[in-house]
Amino acid sequence: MTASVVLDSVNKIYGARNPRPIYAVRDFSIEIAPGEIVALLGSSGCGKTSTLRMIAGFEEVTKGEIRIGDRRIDALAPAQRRVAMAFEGYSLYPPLTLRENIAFALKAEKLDNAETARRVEEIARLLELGPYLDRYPSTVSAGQQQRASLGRALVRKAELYLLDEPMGQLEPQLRAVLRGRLKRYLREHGLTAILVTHDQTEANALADRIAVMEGGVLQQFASPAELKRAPANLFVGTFIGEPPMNVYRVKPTVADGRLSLSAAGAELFGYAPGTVSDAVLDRVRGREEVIVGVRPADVRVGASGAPAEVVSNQWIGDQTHLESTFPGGVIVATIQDRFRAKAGERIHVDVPADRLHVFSSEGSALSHGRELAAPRPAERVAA
Ligand SMILES: Nc1ncnc2c1ncn2[C@@H]1O[C@H](COP(=O)(O)OP(=O)(O)OP(=O)(O)O)[C@@H](O)[C@H]1O
Repeated sequence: MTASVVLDSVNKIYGARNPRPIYAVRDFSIEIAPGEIVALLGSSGCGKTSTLRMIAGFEEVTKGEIRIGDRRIDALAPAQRRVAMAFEGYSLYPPLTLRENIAFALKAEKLDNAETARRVEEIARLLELGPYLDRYPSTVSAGQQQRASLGRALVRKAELYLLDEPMGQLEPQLRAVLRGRLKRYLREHGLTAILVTHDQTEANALADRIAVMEGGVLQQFASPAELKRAPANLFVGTFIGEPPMNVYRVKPTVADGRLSLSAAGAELFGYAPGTVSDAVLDRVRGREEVIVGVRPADVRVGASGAPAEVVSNQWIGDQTHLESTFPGGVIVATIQDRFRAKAGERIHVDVPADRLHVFSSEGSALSHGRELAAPRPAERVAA
């Protein structure tokens, strides 16, 4: 029932023979394990829908290979691929009720009426569609149509489920509930699924691994936690996480084991000898410039660190969003408690060494968080 999926150097060029072809997907390669839930995440136009449509068979693969289990599928007709897809644009049959639309997807399985009815009811319960099953698509809301489209995909038996922005039209509360149920359903049935979304909350909540895309190119394929802990490059670092990572171009100076990160002659962050590992000092030593990334939750506001001035301070019900200026420019901090400081007030900001992300001046990752901190004495001995 479940299958692995391989995309091997998949490319999509629209209008390859036109004077200005559009390179939508470039050498995209991933391997998905049976039963794994993967999200394709990226901003509008990054190529995620083209990728999904190539897997479904609605777009031709310009170059590359797609395999489900041990079958190569990229040259097969959509119906032969054993793939079920829920469309962002719903594509329900207008003359059929939602119940008939969902049941229609089961036609090929040649089930008896009772089993068809049972499967439709099960999916309708999962997606809270019960009360609308006997209505026509034109008489229900966009969110209800979207859920019916999702139901039509999930009710089928397939080797792979493709979900294109499956919850885009739902209100936040229902979205959160259905996300949980959808994940449980996919898990319980051991289904392999690829989901397209531009919403990182959705990707984080549903996916085992996320493929972050930009400009048709895969930037990183990793678990939600790994994307946060060790972004492969500056794009992933700033794209993942809310509010976004603070970013500064700095000059690193290493003197007597002390690391100083400065901009325009002023020190933004300084680390005493022994607080940064030798490996990291070696990686930054001698570079004219590196880029440091600091997540807002990792900024410490207190008595030590760089001098800063509060620009705005907002309590958003469960945390404080504090925006300040300091020698690096603007720094945004999130603080779990209520932090009382008015605009114009002077504070200090600091970032522990084990929270800093360092990228080369071209944006590739040099080191992250924990590896920045020096090993503790016991670990040194063990090493
Ligand atoms: N049928 C098409 N013909 C020509 N260009 C296309 C076609 N479909 C998509 N494109 C282009 O290919 C690129 C990738 O589009 P795609 O729809 O795959 O991105 P996306 O990440 O899914 O965006 P969105 O979230 O807005 O749907 C874009 O530049 C888009 O304009």
